[in-house]
Amino acid sequence: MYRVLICDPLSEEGIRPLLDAEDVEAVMNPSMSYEELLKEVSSAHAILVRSQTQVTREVIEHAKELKVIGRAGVGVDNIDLDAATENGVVVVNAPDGNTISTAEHTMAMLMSLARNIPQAYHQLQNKRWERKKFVGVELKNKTLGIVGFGRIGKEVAQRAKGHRMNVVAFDPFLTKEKADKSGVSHGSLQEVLQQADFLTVHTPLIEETKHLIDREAIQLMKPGARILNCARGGIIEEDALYEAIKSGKIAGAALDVFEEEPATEHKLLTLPEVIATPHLGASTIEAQENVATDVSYDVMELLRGGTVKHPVNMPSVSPETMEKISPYFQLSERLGAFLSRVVEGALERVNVYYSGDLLDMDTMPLTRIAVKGILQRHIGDRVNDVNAFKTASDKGIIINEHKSTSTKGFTNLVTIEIETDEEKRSVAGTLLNGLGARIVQLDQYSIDVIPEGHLVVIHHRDQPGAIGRVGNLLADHHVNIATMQVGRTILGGDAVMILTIDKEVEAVCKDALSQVAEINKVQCLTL
Ligand SMILES: NC(=O)c1ccc[n+]([C@@H]2O[C@H](COP(=O)([O-])OP(=O)(O)OC[C@H]3O[C@@H](n4cnc5c(N)ncnc54)[C@H](O)[C@@H]3O)[C@@H](O)[C@H]2O)c1
Ligand SMILES: O=C(O)CC[C@@H](O)C(=O)O
Repeated sequence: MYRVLICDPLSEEGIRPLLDAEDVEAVMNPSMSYEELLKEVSSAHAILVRSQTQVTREVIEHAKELKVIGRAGVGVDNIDLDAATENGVVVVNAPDGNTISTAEHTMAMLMSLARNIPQAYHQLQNKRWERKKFVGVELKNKTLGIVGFGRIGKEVAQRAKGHRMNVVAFDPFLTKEKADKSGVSHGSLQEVLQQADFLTVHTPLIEETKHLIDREAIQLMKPGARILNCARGGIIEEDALYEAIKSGKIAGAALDVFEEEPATEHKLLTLPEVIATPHLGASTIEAQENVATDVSYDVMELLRGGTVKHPVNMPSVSPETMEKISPYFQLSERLGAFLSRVVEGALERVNVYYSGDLLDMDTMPLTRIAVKGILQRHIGDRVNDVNAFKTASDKGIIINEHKSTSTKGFTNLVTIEIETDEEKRSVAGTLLNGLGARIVQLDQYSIDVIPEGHLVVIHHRDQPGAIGRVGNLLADHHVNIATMQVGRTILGGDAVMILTIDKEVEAVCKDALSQVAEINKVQCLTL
């Protein structure tokens, strides 16, 4: 008998097959406190949640029988994925079921924002017949800027076009060609910010999107523009939004999500220009039924040893293959992560080449892990080695694996090449016996870099003094250099400098480096 805890309110209709299953004992408590959860979880085989319940490391470590955590929805930011993976607990989600509801909610917020509907209704409730105060704006011919053109972003675009809005979108995976196919304009983040009368964000909340819309970004927007967030609190910097509305730069905002939820006392809610809902994007009968059905199907499949449709963290390599290739896992993932952070433009194609000792091995799992490393920059923990290929193909990215006889003198070599709509870049790495992973080539430059920690990649002209100026500038900003590698092909030509440093480089230091005469480009990343 499998003991399944249902911790958040889930559609009973959707989970009916699970409730009726003879091999399941369901414990339903939609408002389970954290303390109750810690107690109940000790004998549970599965937990089902929405976004409310925090499945922390402590919860997972208390759950000695736990096999699976089911998230009825998309975002898995309320689940400690590392702890789940470390403890062999599979996390499954339901990424498709609430797309339409959330897109429709965004449109409802867009229209309410344009026409001040919540504010006017509130006045009427207070017996005030105000008409002058609530003059709105039309949507027709206005520009909707969409940041994050995934499932929900695309659905919002279609609906906005129905209102005869101009739609301009930015997504790291959106090429001009794909944008044309969807009937929207393609822009950089800066262009989207500059053109939008209404800006809506539909990205996950990951390191790269945290405060993506900050003071600087808002500064680029048109005076009187309006902002919507029906994705995740934290993508828009709340203090910056508050100040921008107070100053009149931004005319209003519609928020379904907040950095900390529940958010009943939030200062943004004191502004009459702000309309808000308590994280209701997915709260429709249909969406709740869809996500509950999808997630309970996967949970039951997993408990009974079947195949799941939406794994978030499940390892997928057989023990035999694992033994041979596991030493290369970290190398492949780090090479992918490194290259994805230095390449510019929207990803179109990934080629992975294996040579030397890797020629005779089943390297597909390594390619999957490399692709995961590449996609994680923009997708976060929702991409894993199980769904990496599917995620790439959903985004129209072509993945190819090749075996090559060119080892460049190394006993094993993994080379990843990325083509975007702007450039083609490559990185190669090897596993040195007893010394671990090394990056040995970036594009045409030979180097020797450990792919971990904080890195600074500088493209510069090979001229006397360039290295010294970088060292001095980093010292001025109290950044200690651990290692430095310089690669060049001809004396006095283009060169690359890769530094490993002891702490993250702040924006002001990066700007100062970019201004050094010999330097063309500075990229800072953490692996
Ligand atoms: N309000 C709600 O109740 C509710 C309901 C469902 C989903 N959501 C949230 O909505 C968001 C989008 O969900 P989805 O199903 O469309 O996800 P998705 O994965 O289909 O799309 C997200 C898109 O964001 C893009 N992206 C990543 N980093 C970016 C960046 N720096 N700039 C621009 N784009 C970037 C990705 O490439 C991807 O295409 C998620 O945060 C999800 O948790 C909220
Ligand atoms: O459970 C909910 O209602 C929110 C779900 C939503 O935020 C998601 O990420 O799927």
